Amino acid sequence: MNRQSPARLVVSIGDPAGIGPELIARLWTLRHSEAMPVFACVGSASLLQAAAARDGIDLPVARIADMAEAGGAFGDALPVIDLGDVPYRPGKPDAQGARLGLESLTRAVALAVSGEADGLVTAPIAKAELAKVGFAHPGQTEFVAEACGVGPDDAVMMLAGPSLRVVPVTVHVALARVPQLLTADLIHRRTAIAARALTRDFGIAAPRIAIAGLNPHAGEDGRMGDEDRAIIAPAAERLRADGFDVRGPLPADTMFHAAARAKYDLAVCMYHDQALIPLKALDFDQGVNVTLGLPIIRTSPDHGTAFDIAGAGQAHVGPMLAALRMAGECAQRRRGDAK
Ligand SMILES: NC(=O)C1=CN([C@@H]2O[C@H](COP(=O)(O)OP(=O)(O)OC[C@H]3O[C@@H](n4cnc5c(N)ncnc54)[C@H](O)[C@@H]3O)[C@@H](O)[C@H]2O)C=CC1
Ligand SMILES: NCC(=O)COP(=O)(O)O
Repeated sequence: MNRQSPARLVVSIGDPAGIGPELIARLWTLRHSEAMPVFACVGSASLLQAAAARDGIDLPVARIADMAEAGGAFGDALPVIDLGDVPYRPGKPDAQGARLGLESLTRAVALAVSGEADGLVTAPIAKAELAKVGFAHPGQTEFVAEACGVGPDDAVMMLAGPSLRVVPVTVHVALARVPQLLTADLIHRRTAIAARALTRDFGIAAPRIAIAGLNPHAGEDGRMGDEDRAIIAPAAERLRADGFDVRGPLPADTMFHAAARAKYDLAVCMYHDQALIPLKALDFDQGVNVTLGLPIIRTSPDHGTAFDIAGAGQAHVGPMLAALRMAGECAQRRRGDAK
């Protein structure tokens, strides 16, 4: 591969009844006005065209056999690795669409793992719809990790926007299970992986990390729960001993205002909503979900399938554009390192 050429990314179509197809079409129309890497979509060419037409876009597609053809086609048409015709039914998820989403994800991941693509951007899937067609993973993160030969604890979800970066230590689990799942080892492991990835993929030489407590006021010396001092504090201490710039456990309610955010590069949070609520409140229109700790680059928008607005021309392209750009930048940084 020519290391000077722009990054070449593969995009999975997501759930075709969601906003993924219209956003992918819209992204391609922005290729000249917005700085973006070359990308190809794995999905249904006819469905992408139907979604685009609904959005007022006359979308030319170039059916390609492999990623090597993407760069040559991209200027004039959206390069598509075509998985066949599937009807476009916005807002109406069904098994046929879920199977297309799963096949697209599987093929796109394989292209990234083989190195034919420099990075992977996944459009949103609906976990419940995929589960109905046999998808056994909690989310795309774990699926991609397994395809890369990386254990689920070592693939770290980070949500990143212009105002904030957050890592949830526990992710898609019931809130009631969080205290049982939180261990000092898990917090240490995920924080260390995230810190190294911030250096490797984001160019932050010595990331400043804030670790949130679990309980109100970070437990207030055990009066409001013991996990903060019994589990989180020892993890933070070990991280500091390993040389990481770590503070915490901090009371979560006061660590997301502007002055507090200025003091760290990453907030490590104990559960999904502790991390994702501030991120989406601040940066919903530009938020990116990126998987750290993988041999490949993988990003996704922060939002989901948005079945309620699919096909209505209301979906903001910002998060998909940010996900594409971030994947391109991380891929370029890795290629630079590999020289
Ligand atoms: N990257 C991924 O694959 C993700 C997938 N999901 C999945 O998506 C499904 C739906 O999840 P929800 O909680 O309803 O979240 P959602 O993000 O799909 O929708 C929440 C609200 O935000 C709006 N919205 C979302 N994206 C938007 C955009 N680009 N522009 C304008 N408005 C937008 C929707 O219309 C809805 O009102 C679930 O099955 C979930 O598992 C959720 C988050 C990320
Ligand atoms: N809340 C983030 C989300 O649902 C994305 O999960 P994944 O499918 O990227 O693992």
